[in-house]
Amino acid sequence: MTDIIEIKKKLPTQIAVLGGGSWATAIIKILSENNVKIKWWLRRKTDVDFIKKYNHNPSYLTDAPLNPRKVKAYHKMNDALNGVEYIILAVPAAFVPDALKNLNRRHFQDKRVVSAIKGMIPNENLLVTDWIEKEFGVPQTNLCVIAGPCHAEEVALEKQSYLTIASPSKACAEDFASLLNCRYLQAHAILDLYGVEYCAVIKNIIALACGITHGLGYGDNFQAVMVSNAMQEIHRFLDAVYPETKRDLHSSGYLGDLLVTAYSQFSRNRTFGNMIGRGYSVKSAQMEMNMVAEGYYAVKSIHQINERYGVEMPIIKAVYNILYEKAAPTSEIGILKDYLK
Ligand SMILES: NC(=O)C1=CN([C@@H]2O[C@H](COP(=O)(O)OP(=O)(O)OC[C@H]3O[C@@H](n4cnc5c(N)ncnc54)[C@H](O)[C@@H]3O)[C@@H](O)[C@H]2O)C=CC1
Ligand SMILES: O=C(CO)COP(=O)(O)O
Repeated sequence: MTDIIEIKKKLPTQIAVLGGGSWATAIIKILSENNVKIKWWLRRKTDVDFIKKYNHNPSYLTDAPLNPRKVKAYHKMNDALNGVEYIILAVPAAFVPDALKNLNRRHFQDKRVVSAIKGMIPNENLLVTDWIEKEFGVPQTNLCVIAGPCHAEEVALEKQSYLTIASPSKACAEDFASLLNCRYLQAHAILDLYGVEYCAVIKNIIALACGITHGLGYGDNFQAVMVSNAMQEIHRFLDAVYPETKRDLHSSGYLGDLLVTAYSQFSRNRTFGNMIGRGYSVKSAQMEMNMVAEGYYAVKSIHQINERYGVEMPIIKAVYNILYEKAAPTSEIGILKDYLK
């Protein structure tokens, strides 16, 4: 079993949250209700002005009220980063390099960086924490990720939820997890940063596959077999790329994360896949959604990384072929149908 760290402390602190989507909004709701002061950076000035006036996000989780004494919105990232102890990244991975292009090492010095992102930096094919370490020199001991099965929409409704905070530093994971625990949410800390992060990236691709098969008319029986096979696929990939003997893939930070995305009505990736299965082009599916399906970008990165490792990943291959090689969903899933057991 991966070491689970007991959470004891609760620290008053000031945190910057970068990103204006659903997950940023949900995280801000939790932290601000726990008395943490939030400096919130959003890309659009109109959104910043709206939040200052009406104290809720105009575009995502619009019903979640935000306490203006705890949450201040900023349009200039520099201002949002001033004097904070933690920086939480909640911009979809594909847009991270552009969003952070004006920052330098000084902005990250002596700060802990928490990635709430479940995606990979395209082209460089790096996990977000790897990229932050490379670009800004943040030591691994100051890095952690928020993982686990948790949709922003259910946090907004205060439905009982769980999160996994992963960092190679016990103190970093434990301190940040302690800031999240509340009436409707439990966070626990583990040490397997890269394992959790890779799993979170790959499960989005699997959810896309679930959506595609649903859109094609396959039923729950097929999906259950595909998700079981997907877990084996994730296992093989992690063993090849980042082996760790203590990892427990059955725990909620891994299997739970896959299940919620594969089955939930709220899943962006499943919704996107469903449109592809029903015959939408990638462009039209993206235009239809006001949200970002990370799996679309991630499948290219994972496919390219796996060219080095040669792990057997038929589900990833099928999704890659459909989204990037213009392969017909019916024939790709047909090939998969004969493989699965
Ligand atoms: N929504 C959720 O329940 C959860 C989301 N996450 C992760 O959180 C990260 C952020 O996703 P969500 O908050 O769900 O986003 P979302 O799908 O709710 O909203 C899309 C976000 O992308 C931003 N965006 C769109 N086009 C952009 C561009 N060209 N440049 C910069 N930003 C752009 C929008 O401003 C908005 O913040 C993702 O990595 C996602 O996987 C992780 C766990 C749960
Ligand atoms: O990672 C997530 C929930 O854990 C969000 O991604 P989806 O919206 O595709 O499920």
